Amino acid sequence: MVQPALEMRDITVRFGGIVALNKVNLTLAPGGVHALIGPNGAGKTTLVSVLSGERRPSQGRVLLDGQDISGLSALRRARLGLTRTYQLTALFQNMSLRDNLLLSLVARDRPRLSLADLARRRDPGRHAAEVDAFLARFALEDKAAARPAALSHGDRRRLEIAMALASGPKVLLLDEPLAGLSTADAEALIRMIEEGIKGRIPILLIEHDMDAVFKLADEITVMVNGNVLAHGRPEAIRASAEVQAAYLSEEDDF
Ligand SMILES: Nc1ncnc2c1ncn2[C@@H]1O[C@H](COP(=O)(O)OP(=O)(O)OP(=O)(O)O)[C@@H](O)[C@H]1O
Repeated sequence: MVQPALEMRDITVRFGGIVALNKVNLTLAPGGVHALIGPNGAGKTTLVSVLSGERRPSQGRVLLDGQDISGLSALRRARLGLTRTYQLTALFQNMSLRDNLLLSLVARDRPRLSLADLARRRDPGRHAAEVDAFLARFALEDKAAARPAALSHGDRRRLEIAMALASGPKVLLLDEPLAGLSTADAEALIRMIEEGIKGRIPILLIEHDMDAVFKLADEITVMVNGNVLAHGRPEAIRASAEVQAAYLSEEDDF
């Protein structure tokens, strides 16, 4: 069997009397897109926080490339390449897009440096071609000299994902990447994920936009009230009477 890129085994999280995650198992195949869906309160955000290391589970283990990372901090996990996009919204507001991207590339090459050291050590010449390629791939070429504050919502989201990718992740956790985007921006981002990331870097996708989920996912896990209700290929999930009954009736656009 191929070793999973990321694995959670028997994860349980309790908040007082609430069981937010109940012995949840989830596996991310190398290069695949695994979508996690479920109604409000299902436990999706809690699950992502457990993976990223921001929340300690009451029970269970997390493995990255077969290595048990359950005891590691969020920072250590990020350095190992477990990348949650919103962490990278720590964009440098006084730097251009080009310099922000450059920092991600330096961080990839020197994962142990502090942010201040990264900023000092950036060498525009060395990574120029790579920065240009990222700018082009995410349709940000004409904004290269702009500061993050000048960007539209869609541009900003694409920059965050470009920076996550530039940092050389082993696994990407995309937590509602399409939230708040216009239809055109969402379609553009779906295309970029499909063409630029899918198949190369494993993605855990949490997303309410079901069109995007069915377009991008290789496998889907459906959660309800902290439990995994179903897991399988998109066609099987769409056809499942159990999923229809428990979840789909709540989501008009499924
Ligand atoms: N810090 C907390 N303290 C107490 N209960 C919490 C906390 N965080 C989450 N919960 C509870 O845990 C359960 C799972 O919440 P979670 O936010 O993970 O769900 P979700 O699937 O991400 O929902 P949404 O789609 O609304 O973001 C819910 O019952 C929620 O009320």
